[in-house]
Amino acid sequence: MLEGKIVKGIGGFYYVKSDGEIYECRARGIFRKQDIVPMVGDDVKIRLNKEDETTGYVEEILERRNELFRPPVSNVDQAVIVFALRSPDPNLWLLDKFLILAEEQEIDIAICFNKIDLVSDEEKLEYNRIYENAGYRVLNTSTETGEGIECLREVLSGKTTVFAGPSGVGKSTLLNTVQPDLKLQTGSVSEKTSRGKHTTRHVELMSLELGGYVLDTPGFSSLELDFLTEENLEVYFPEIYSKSEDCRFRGCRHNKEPGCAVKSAVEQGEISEKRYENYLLFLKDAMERRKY
Ligand SMILES: Nc1nc2c(ncn2[C@@H]2O[C@H](COP(=O)(O)OP(=O)(O)OP(=O)(O)O)[C@@H](O)[C@H]2O)c(=O)[nH]1
Ligand SMILES: [Zn+2]
Repeated sequence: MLEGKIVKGIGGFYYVKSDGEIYECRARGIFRKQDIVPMVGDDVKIRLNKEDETTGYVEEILERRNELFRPPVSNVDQAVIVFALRSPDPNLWLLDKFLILAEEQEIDIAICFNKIDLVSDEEKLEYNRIYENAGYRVLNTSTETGEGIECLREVLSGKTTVFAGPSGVGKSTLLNTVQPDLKLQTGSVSEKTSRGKHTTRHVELMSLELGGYVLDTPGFSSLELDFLTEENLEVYFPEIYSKSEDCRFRGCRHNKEPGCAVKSAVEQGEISEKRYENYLLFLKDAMERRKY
């Protein structure tokens, strides 16, 4: 039997990559009986058909390290969350939402600020400071100047990565720069949709020459935040969570309570005001949801 990885699944067929070759496989009926559905990202053992050795059967699914639901993919190592520093301007509330969704999946996270060629160094450092202080690894890239591309390669190398971020921030351009033969379509949203790019979106892992895989998907953007509650919200903000042990009250929401260590950290400039403002917005949402 061959060992490989499911890189794509369409209509009951699983495309398994093994040693650089792709095999079109069906799943053994036994999986259905056990209520197991093979998924993209699964490491599997396959048996090839004698009459056609480009096809086969998935015989065994190796134990999954994790499972993401949206996008549906297993054995993910990390999320790289891409935001542009200009064009479009970064919406930090949306970035914090992506971070919450990635934190929820319990995978490593790196933030990639792209299009740094369009802003001053001061502005770039300002954004870096906010997110480095929050405990995140930050990369700065430009596909125009090539800055940071080597760092991005290192981050992606050997890992299975969900490459997420809003439309137009340069995800496809970055991946094409990392590996030109991917030939992903780039350009404005309207250009792409008129060429039908988004009409048949399925989950597919792209293999990198440097080793590793990248998931071609807009990421977690469609996911709702309905798992957030007043109580658990702080866990999704690493810098707020680590300060919260010093709050006077257990169960402090870091909102109007006296003796709140988070609020004093914001006043001292230890926690970014922007992050704290967004925390309060998500807190308000969670409280609203509770009412219904
Ligand atoms: N100035 C500058 N422009 C960039 C950079 N990276 C990408 N762009 C441009 O930004 C536009 C959008 O890039 P895409 O790679 O298509 O963006 P995307 O994130 O893949 O967008 P979707 O596929 O819609 O999610 C293109 O016109 C790119 O040429 C950069 O580093 N600097
Ligand atoms: Zn507090």
